[in-house]
Amino acid sequence: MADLVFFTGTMDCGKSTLALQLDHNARQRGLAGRLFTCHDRAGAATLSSRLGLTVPAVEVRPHLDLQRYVVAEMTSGARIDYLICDEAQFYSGAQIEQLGRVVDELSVEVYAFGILTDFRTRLFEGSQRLVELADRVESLQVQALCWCGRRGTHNARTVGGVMVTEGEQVVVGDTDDGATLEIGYEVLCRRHHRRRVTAHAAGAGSPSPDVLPFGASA
Ligand SMILES: Nc1ncnc2c1ncn2[C@@H]1O[C@H](COP(=O)(O)OP(=O)(O)O)[C@@H](O)[C@H]1O
Ligand SMILES: Cc1cn([C@H]2C[C@H](O)[C@@H](COP(=O)(O)O)O2)c(=O)[nH]c1=O
Repeated sequence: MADLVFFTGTMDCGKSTLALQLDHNARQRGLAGRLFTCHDRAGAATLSSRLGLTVPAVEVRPHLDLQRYVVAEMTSGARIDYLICDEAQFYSGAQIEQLGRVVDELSVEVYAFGILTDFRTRLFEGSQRLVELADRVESLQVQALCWCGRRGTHNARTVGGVMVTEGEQVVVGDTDDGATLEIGYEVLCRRHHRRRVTAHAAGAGSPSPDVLPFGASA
């Protein structure tokens, strides 16, 4: 029986890398899959990992019906054993429901990857529907760390290294860009997210035992 599996974690914890590994291993065993993505940092119709691998993928645009796409492919004679769906937080709730039908009606495995919450700690629509519908939700083993050394659990949006709490929900960006570019992201522990203490604000370059436990100011 096929499953709908949601692999989730913060930004920069290895989701896209795992997506590409699962695809590679399945193809090596003769299985046939399709890759989907949405608003990847590397550009449209691209699935990229920070480890350097970039492969073509179908861009999930707002009106793409994922179930009809798979049915059309199969009807034209293509074999599809699995789907890899990266950046699934950006898919609509309806598109996640289509993925559920792909699993149940077409017996195709679906592996979805995405962050759960936005820079304001609110669930993305696609992630919420995945948590509601998935057969399994798996948290990635590799954890991004907060500057203080604790487990990073929340995605902060930064402008010049300073955390912001206003803005559009979707702004494509990277975790390296915080101090240099206009908008970037930084993974923080809940406490530092709540207090809006980024590495820049704390004057911290890298995790140090000196900053643990949390002091009164941070
Ligand atoms: N130079 C590097 N050497 C080893 N691992 C790296 C390097 N750069 C990035 N990584 C790994 O890649 C992970 C990010 O992978 P990626 O798949 O792009 O994350 P995600 O899709 O979750 O945002 C980091 O957590 C880190 O483990
Ligand atoms: C928190 C947050 C993130 N985003 C964007 C930034 C990146 O382009 C992706 C996440 O990609 P990753 O492979 O998991 O690093 O999401 C956003 O648009 N809004 C947010 O609040």
